[in-house]
Amino acid sequence: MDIRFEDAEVRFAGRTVLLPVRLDLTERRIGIIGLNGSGKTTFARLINGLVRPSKGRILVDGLDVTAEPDAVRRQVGYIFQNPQNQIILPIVRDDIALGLKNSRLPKGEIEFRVQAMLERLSIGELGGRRAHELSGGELQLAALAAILVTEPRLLILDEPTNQLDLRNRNRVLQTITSLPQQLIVITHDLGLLDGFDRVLLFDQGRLVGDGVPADVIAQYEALAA
Ligand SMILES: Nc1ncnc2c1ncn2[C@@H]1O[C@H](COP(=O)(O)OP(=O)(O)OP(=O)(O)O)[C@@H](O)[C@H]1O
Repeated sequence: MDIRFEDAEVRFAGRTVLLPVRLDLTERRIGIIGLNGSGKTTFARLINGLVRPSKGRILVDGLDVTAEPDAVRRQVGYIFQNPQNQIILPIVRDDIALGLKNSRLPKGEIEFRVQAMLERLSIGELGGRRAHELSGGELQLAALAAILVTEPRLLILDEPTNQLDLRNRNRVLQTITSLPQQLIVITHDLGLLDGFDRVLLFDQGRLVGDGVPADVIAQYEALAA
């Protein structure tokens, strides 16, 4: 997809948290890095209308996100930093199936796809569990399953490994590496960005770096020192 930022700027309560950004994102693997509070999540949330620009606009394949948020969200999956906010139904399997309810697929096919997704993430045993009883990492994997099952064309992952142990972190890494769709990944886990096409670096609400991972990570390390 072609994600175009046309001088998009965000202010919260009179404070500018994202200075005007003008850029085009078309690569398959895009990373976003920067210190805490630098504006990464705000920038990513503009892409599916979770945050509205105070000035400028964002176009996703030509659709203005502010004017047509539903059309954009049908194609863009977003996994939150805190997936507690993302799970709606009490039982994990039902919550994952929810995303397919409007797909008009037969019930059996929905159940099959949900189970296949759970197994793909090696969390088959979580299907029957109560979401509010899951650990932070289990919840993160369930939220990933709930979005992946809808097969979005673009997937935005906000710190997808921040609560995962090493085994699950590596599973998520393998899963996202094998996904055919376009990905935007916000992360402090810089190893996730190996092989990415493009990395953006934010600092105090400003886009200060944009290039291949090695260069932008080096810039980030210098900035953080
Ligand atoms: N809804 C809001 N109202 C007011 N201020 C906000 C809001 N959302 C974010 N901010 C502020 O905007 C700035 C950027 O926040 P953002 O969440 O985009 O940072 P981030 O780079 O994703 O940080 P982290 O790495 O800690 O997740 C922060 O100073 C934050 O406090």
